[in-house]
Amino acid sequence: MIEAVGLTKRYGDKTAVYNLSFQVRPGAVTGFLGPNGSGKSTTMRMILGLDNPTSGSVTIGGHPYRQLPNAPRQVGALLDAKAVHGGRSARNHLLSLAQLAGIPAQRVDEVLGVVGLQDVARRRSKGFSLGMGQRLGIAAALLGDPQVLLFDEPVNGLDPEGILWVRNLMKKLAAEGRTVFVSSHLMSEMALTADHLIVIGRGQLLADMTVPAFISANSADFARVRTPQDAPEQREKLTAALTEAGGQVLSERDGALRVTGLPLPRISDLAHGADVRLWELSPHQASLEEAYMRLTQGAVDYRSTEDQLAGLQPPQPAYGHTPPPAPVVPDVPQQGWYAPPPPGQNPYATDPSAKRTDDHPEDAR
Ligand SMILES: Nc1ncnc2c1ncn2[C@@H]1O[C@H](COP(=O)(O)OP(=O)(O)OP(=O)(O)O)[C@@H](O)[C@H]1O
Repeated sequence: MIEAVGLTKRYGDKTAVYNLSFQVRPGAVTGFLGPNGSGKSTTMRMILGLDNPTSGSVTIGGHPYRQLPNAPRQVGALLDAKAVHGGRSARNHLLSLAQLAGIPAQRVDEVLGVVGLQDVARRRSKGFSLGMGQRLGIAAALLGDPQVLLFDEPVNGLDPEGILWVRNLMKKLAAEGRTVFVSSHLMSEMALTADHLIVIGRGQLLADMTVPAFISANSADFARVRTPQDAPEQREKLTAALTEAGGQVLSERDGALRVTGLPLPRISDLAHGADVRLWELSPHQASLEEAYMRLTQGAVDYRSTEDQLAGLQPPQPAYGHTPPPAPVVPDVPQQGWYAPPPPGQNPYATDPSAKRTDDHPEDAR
């Protein structure tokens, strides 16, 4: 297990990590997420004893990394895949690491096979593609057959086959009871790989929970409703009925209505009562990406200027019709495409299994 307690790192005036406390448990893949510059690499470097905390501590199995006996056999890491002597062959690079850690040469050939580099093992790594470099870095992490593994952006530069391979490898390592801590900016990939998430923003802890709990806590489900395109008055009637019943209605780019605050059967009944035909009534479940954007939108240092609200507008009245009551825009701290009503105010978010806790898979065992 990795345990950080009050971990803080300052570089001069810059606080990269502040008062971070978390545990990374064995038997699960724990995703480490955060916007650019939020302190993920700094935290990983402190876990690996490559940087000293300004205050606080971080231990692996109860010991700081530098006090671990034969650390390379207990902890493996991929931090920077480019940190390889390019003049050496992949095999010689791994052999030199193995010799330093007292690992037999036979293990080098084993890990070359695991990562699929056996055919290019004697080629100089200088000519390796980004993906081959990542595989070599992963081989180095696996060399000591360690119980604890850290991967900083392991799928960087990998093709779809490589990404699938890394996903399955992470899951397999965790299923073997190892501690797997992996950072990534690819939310869709994290949603498929991670069991648990630790999310930081500007060096501070934002969330520490399972993936389903994270999505549930940081998003609100909504209903997508579509009326016949050739009958705009139906859409207006429905908007008025839904709003009057306490729903919040916004218009999506394709003309569908996004409804929060009312369960699906109620929307159906209201449409029926208003004599409105429905072409679509479907539940929308938030993705990890949406939940992540919602949580971190206040903690992003570098942001594009694109208007995230552009695709979501209050419904416009059709020409020649009485305008319906003004739609209620959800009252959220910062509105945006990813900003549904605040957690707790969403009548759909009632899944009791999605606990907002720092629950870990092994707690359930
Ligand atoms: N050696 C250093 N000296 C000064 N500032 C640093 C140093 N290392 C990191 N920082 C700063 O600390 C902050 C956190 O950086 P870090 O690289 O840990 O973030 P990150 O979450 O890994 O970012 P990314 O996702 O872009 O890799 C940044 O503002 C960075 O500029």
